[in-house]
Amino acid sequence: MSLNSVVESVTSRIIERSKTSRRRYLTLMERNREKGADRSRLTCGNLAHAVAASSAADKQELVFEQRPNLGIVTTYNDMLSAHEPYGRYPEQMKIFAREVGATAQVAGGAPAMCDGVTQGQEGMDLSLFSRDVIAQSTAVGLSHAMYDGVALLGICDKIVPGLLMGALRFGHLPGMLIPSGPMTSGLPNKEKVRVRQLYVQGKIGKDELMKAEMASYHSEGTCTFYGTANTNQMMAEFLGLMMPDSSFIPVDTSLRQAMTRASVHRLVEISTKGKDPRPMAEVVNEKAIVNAIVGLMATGGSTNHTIHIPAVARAAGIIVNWEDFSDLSAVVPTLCKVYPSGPSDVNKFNEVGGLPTVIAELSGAGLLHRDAPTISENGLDDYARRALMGNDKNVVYTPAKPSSDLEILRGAKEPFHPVGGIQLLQGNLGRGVYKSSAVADNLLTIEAPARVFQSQTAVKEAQKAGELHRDVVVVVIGQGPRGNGMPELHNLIPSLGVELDQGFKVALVTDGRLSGASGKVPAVVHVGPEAQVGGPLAKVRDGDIIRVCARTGKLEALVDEKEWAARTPTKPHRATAGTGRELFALMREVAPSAEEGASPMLFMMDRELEEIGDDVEKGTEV
Ligand SMILES: O=C(O)[C@H](O)[C@@H](O)[C@H](O)[C@H](O)COP(=O)(O)O
Repeated sequence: MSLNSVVESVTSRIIERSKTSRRRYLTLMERNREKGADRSRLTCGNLAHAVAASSAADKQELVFEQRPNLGIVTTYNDMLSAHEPYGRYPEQMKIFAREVGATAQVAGGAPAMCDGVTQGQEGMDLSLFSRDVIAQSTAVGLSHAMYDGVALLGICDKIVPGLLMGALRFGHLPGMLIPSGPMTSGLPNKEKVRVRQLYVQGKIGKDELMKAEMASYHSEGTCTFYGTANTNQMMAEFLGLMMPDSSFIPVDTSLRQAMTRASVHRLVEISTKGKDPRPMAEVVNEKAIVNAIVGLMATGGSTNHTIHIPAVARAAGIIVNWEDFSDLSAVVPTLCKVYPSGPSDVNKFNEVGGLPTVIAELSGAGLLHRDAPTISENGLDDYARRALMGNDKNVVYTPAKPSSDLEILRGAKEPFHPVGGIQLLQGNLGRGVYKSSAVADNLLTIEAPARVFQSQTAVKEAQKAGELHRDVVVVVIGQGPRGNGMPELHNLIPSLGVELDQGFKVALVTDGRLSGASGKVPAVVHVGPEAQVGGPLAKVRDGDIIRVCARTGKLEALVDEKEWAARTPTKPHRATAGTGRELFALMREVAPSAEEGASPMLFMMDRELEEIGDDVEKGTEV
């Protein structure tokens, strides 16, 4: 099957748009390779420091031999269930590396927030910017110039994008993400949400709610819904940066361990001193980025990836925008219904075919660049294979099979929807993204009077007071990157869900984010320009009729044009002090829009690189 013409033309325009920035990026990576972080350039003193704590055998290898040394960047902490298993990984990975004549060191650590823990709390305001902190921490670890390949240990929301953004600035090195797998299914996600709504309605007490929450979140491993963490895994496979079919092998199983071992062995092979070097800068190219967007649309992934993919791409000198997402969404069918888009979780999705089947279907329909480079030997086609445990306890692969359950996963010829799961909505209120895959057909158009809020707490109080017991478009402003750092507002979903279930037409419109776990409530998020910089959302007044229509792609205030033009934007109140939020003032000050990736770090980096221009030598050597 030849490549879909829209996929082809979107890719061409991304290549054209990114010409200068990508060239500069690749030149800089070439400079890194020739003059930058490399063990051969370290002095004896540098080296002695770096190996002082290594075992005697490793010392010999690291100082005198030409064997590959892997740098592990870990985001381990044992409060975050998905990352808890990483505590055991480095020691195991060192053993796996030695098996193939290599060494491994922990290059550094980076913080990992759990958005489940901070949801609805002040700490959530740090969440998006923690991605930049992670990227910078990754760079700090890798700056020690000891490494021939990079193993990135991270899973959850901001962590994978942050690790990639940091590692891509060391893109002369080969790199790989190594996941640790989902927890076993606990209380079904749909049931968890039902119990939460009962609590909001006062029908059950805190004890019963706590019981349900703990039955849902019950062990180590990644949360089982298809939220941001699991969309990260999908993205990493579609980018060709993870071992094929490594995303959803359950945590703490023998197959998971065999996969970690296979990942380390392959990373040694693709390392700069290995037999098949594959620098990250070459793997993450324009085609790989387009593949990741196609994967997002086909699976109905997290809206957070409309921010993360532009940011990761930008770290590799590639510029993508929401027009690209929208055009791809128009030709990529929705193949998956995984919670919050359907009742089943990622474990079930994996059982019925999982990502290998999705990739096989999309490739067969000409919707993926099969020639995009990957860390796996034979490119993207390798990702259309299922990983199994072989007799010798090594991972073996077999071709993906068609889905065994068409309620969860379908083929490209009989999709759930002919278009992708995320839509771009725009109009006189700006533009934002909308997760249509999770919304019932009869709610795709909502026209109702606005109620404007400046905080989640105010929305919840209004709901409690019965003020939202009607058709309403809840507009929450001041939640963008420059406002308060762009928190997720997922905590509003039980309250709004209660009103929706009573038959009211309810929608949410905000310049903030929603969790990848947010489902049935129609929501336009990341609306820009944000209210803090005078964007149109700041002009909405209580009672304005707002039209949110995913069928026509419209986001409008049905207000007389003259009256609209004459309105002064409201300046949102800023709650930015306390819980360390004041430390992030610098980031709020310069943060670019969500569509540009909302990374203050990359924004300032681009500004500086623009000044340096093509003369990388001059900019870094003088
Ligand atoms: O997927 C995401 O985008 C999240 O940030 C995710 O981490 C989620 O918000 C929490 O885990 C809460 O999950 P609940 O749906 O159980 O509240």
